[in-house]
Amino acid sequence: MFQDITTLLLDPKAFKDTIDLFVERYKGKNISVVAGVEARGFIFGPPIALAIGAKFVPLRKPRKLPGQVISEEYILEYGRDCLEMHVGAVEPGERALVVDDLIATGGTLCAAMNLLECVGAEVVECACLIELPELKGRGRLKGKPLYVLVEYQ
Ligand SMILES: O=P(O)(O)OC[C@H]1O[C@H](OP(=O)(O)OP(=O)(O)O)[C@H](O)[C@@H]1O
Ligand SMILES: Nc1ncnc2[nH]cnc12
Repeated sequence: MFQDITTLLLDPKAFKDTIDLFVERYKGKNISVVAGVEARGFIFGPPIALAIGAKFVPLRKPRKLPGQVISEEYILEYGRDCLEMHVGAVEPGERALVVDDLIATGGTLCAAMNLLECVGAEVVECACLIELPELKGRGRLKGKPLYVLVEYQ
């Protein structure tokens, strides 16, 4: 069952309420980086970053970023993929929030956290709209907290 967030985007009030829930949780927490996972983390990450006064750092699929990158491979339900982050986008010691639309097996968020930790950032939390708890992805997040709005059973 594909969990599709595009219908939420058609409803401006629901979309704004969704962003506001994250903003309420993260404002004032001294977060300087919101890292969004391609592709759907690019929809929710930037408005959260703007509202809490953080920079937005895109974590992209391979060969999309023009500058020097670090890369992290991960396993999907079917196959492998890789995320990349620009070198220099995040400084050691920065406090980071990772944003995506959904956690399934947790492989994607784990790779995102590895990129941030590789450059010395502190991952404060991961935030998603939807969790598929049956896939136990939460357990792959290296003990870091995960905040979700909806658990899909
Ligand atoms: O927890 P996981 O098992 O790693 O799966 C979650 C990831 O899967 C989806 O992206 P997808 O890989 O389909 O990429 P896309 O958004 O670019 O289509 C979703 O947006 C998450 O990023
Ligand atoms: N069931 C699902 N729905 C949407 N995106 C996904 N990514 C991994 N599993 C997914």
